[in-house]
Amino acid sequence: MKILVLDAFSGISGDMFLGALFDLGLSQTDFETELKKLPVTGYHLTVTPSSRSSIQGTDFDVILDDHQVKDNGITEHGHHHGRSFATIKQLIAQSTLAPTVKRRATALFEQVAIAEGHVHHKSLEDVHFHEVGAIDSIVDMVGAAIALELMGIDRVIVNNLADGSGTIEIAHGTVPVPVPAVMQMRIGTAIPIHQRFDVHTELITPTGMAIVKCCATAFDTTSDGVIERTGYGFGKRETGSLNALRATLVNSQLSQQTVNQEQDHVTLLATNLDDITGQQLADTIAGLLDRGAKDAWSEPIVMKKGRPAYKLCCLITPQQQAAIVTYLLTTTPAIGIRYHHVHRAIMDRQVKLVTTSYGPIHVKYLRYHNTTKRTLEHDDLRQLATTHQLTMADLQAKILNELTTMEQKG
Ligand SMILES: O=C([S-])c1cc(C(=O)S)c[n+]([C@@H]2O[C@H](COP(=O)(O)O)[C@@H](O)[C@H]2O)c1
Ligand code: NI
Repeated sequence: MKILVLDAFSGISGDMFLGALFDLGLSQTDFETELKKLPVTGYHLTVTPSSRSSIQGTDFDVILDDHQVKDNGITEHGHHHGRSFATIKQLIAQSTLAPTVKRRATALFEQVAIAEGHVHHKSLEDVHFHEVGAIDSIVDMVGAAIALELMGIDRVIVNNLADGSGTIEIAHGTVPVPVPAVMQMRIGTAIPIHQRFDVHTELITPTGMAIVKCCATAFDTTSDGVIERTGYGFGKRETGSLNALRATLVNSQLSQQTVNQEQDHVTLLATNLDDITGQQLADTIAGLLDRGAKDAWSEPIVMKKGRPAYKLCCLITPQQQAAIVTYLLTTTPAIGIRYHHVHRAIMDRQVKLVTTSYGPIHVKYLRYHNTTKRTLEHDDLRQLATTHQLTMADLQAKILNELTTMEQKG
C-alpha cells in the first residue's frame, strides 16, 4: 500500500499540493494528458524546480492566458459570469477521466461549493466560481485527483497541519484567518489544526482544506513502512519562514523492514464479532494497519448458538494498546478486547531497491542466525512481469538468477 504523508507545517493550498507531488516524481506529461480530458482551455502550467532555505523543491503555477486575466469574470456588458458548481460537476461527469478521479474531483468541488454557499448564504446551485478562479480551481482540484491516481496513492496522512492568523485582503474584502470557507469546512470535523501566531497570513486555502478533508484518513500519526521519496511544494505567500508542504511516499507493504533484532515483544489483541459486516471488517483491518499495527487479520469462527462470526486480531506495540483498544471499541460492535503479551522470533530484515536488467525491484533480505532468505516485492514483480510480458514465476526465476550472479561478483 502506498501512503502519502503530508507534513503541513506551513499549511496547504492546491498549488503547494501539486508542487509537492511533482517534486515526488509525478510526470508533467502524464498529468497534462489527463487534464486535457476536460474541455477547459485558456491556461498553461509551469512546474519549476527551485530552492528555498537551501532546500530543493518545486513551484507549481497555473498561468492564465491574457484574455482570461483581463476578463476576470466580467462580461463586456459588465455582468459577472462564471461556472456554477452544477456546470463544473457536469463537465467532470462527461469527461473521459477515470471514475475514481471523477468521484474525487467532484467531492473536492462539492466541499468548497457547500462551504462557499454557507458563508455567502447562497444555495448550492447559486454558488459560482468566477471565470478566472474557476480555471485555477479546476486545475487544482481535478489535478489533485489526477495526481493521486497517477501516483497510485492508497492513503493520505496529514501531520502538523497549521494555519496562520490575523486577517488578509481577498476579493471579498478583509477576512479573518482561517478564511471563512476554511473555517466552514472545519465544522463537524475534529481535524487538528495548529494556529501559528507567528504567521500573519493565510496558510490553508479553501482548496487545500478540501484536499485534506476529502483525501486524508488519518492525522498526526506515524506510518510503518519504507520511506521511498520525499518532496517539497512551495507556497506563494511571504510567511517569514519556510513556506512549503513536504510530501513523503511510504510503502507500507515493505513494513518492518529495518527490524534488526531476532526477538521482540508485542501485544496481540483479539475480539470475537458476530454482528460486523464484511465491509466494516475490511475497513477496520485497513484502519488498524493505518494506525501502525504490525499486522491485522480476521479468522472465521463459529460462536455460541451456532453463529458464524469473525475473530479480529492485530499485533501492536504495548505503547499502542490504549489508542488501538479505543479505536476498536468506538468503531466496531466489540464490547471487549482480549490482549496477550507475546514474544516473536523474527528474522532481521533489510529492503534494498536493486536495479536489474528488467528494471528496479525492491528485494527483502532476511537473516536469522545462519539462515538467510531473500524475497522479491510482489507488486514490483507483477508490474515488471506485465511490462515484459512474462509470467511472474518466469520473471522471479530470472531475477533471482541475476541477483545470485550479482552477489557472486560481489
Ligand atoms: O472567491 C471566493 S468566494 C473566495 C472565498 C473565500 C472564503 O473564505 S469565503 C476565500 N477566497 C480566497 O481566494 C484565494 C484562492 O483560494 P483557492 O482555494 O482557490 O486557492 C485564497 O486566498 C482564499 O482564501 C476566495
Ligand atoms: Ni467566498
